[in-house]
Amino acid sequence: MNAGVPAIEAVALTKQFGAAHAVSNLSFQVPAGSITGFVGPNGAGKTTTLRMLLGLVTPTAGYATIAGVPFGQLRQPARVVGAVLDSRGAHPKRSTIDHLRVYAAAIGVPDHRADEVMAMVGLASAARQKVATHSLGMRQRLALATALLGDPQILVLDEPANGLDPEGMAWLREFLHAYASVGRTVLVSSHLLRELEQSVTRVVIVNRGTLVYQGDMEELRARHSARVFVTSSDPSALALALAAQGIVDAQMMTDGRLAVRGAPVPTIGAVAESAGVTVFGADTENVDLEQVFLTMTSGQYTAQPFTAPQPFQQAPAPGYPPAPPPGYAPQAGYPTQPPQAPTGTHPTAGGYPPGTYPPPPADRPGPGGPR
Ligand SMILES: Nc1ncnc2c1ncn2[C@@H]1O[C@H](COP(=O)(O)OP(=O)(O)OP(=O)(O)O)[C@@H](O)[C@H]1O
Repeated sequence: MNAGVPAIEAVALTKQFGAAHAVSNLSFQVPAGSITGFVGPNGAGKTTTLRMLLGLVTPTAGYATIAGVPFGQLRQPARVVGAVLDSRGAHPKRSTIDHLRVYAAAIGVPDHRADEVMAMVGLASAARQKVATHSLGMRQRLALATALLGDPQILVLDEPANGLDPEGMAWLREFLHAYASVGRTVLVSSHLLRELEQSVTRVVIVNRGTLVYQGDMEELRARHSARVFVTSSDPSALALALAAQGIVDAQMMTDGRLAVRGAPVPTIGAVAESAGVTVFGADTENVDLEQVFLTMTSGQYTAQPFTAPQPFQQAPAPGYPPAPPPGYAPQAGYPTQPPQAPTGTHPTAGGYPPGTYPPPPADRPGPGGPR
């Protein structure tokens, strides 16, 4: 790959499925040699984007390059980029090794490469096992092995941790580090930042098909810098000295410590020293990156808190249900109002379109239903 050329680049990528905007004007870069996380909530457009990068979905607008050229122009794509988009693609009646040999032949690599990648992902002991009997974790490993057949420079992995147990996740982390340590590139998606936090050096965060953040993990942590709790000889003097340096977010805690945001420990130490304040201790708060991520991506699916259903007690809506005959005692639980549509900002917010109420459950007969 030419120096300076990003391993992967998306430029104003846009994809509409009918009226649905899956991806909107999304631009980001994956530098060569990085392990970049591609993170967003369910439905944020991650899979659609990865499929556009790999030429499997045609963008409505924009374009993407792999090693500097569109995927379709790669002369030996399997040697440049390996992808795991869906671990369910393997034929259930094939054995592990047969599956890999079929794919090895398809991309023109020798059979022994199938044995190599099988060992690399820890499936050698299951070589003769049929895919149908594989666990979800084994299928993920097999999909990864398939992607590695061409010994690619770039790996694109869509939610590879799905179905892996903690041991499998730790293994995957180590594998990705080893893979990238020789200058190769990984783009790996997840709907949980926490899942990737220890694996990736860089992150692209998307929400509703648009870019929310791209940059180094360290930068993300620094941006949402946690507080430093300072124990000192004179917290008030320290707060004043910090304010004089433009560090104004400092709060006195009930235990006498000063909680300072927006300055690292060495800076606080230097300010304290110049103000003649002795610092006895400084503890940095841990940044909860998952909380940062949730805040950045909030609103895609904002649900109302669950409340137990209430018995129907409201006055009947006009004409619903039809007035019972005189002397008729309504059954407990008989609905007196049309079902209430959900509120919130889920795509169905605003409720079911008129006339499309879901059918009432069998024990809640609606109008015209059994009595
Ligand atoms: N073939 C399609 N036809 C219509 N809509 C689609 C299609 N593929 C995706 N979408 C819609 O595009 C949006 C983005 O979907 P996508 O699968 O790319 O998101 P995602 O971030 O990968 O989500 P998840 O983590 O749940 O897989 C969703 O609203 C989805 O319903």
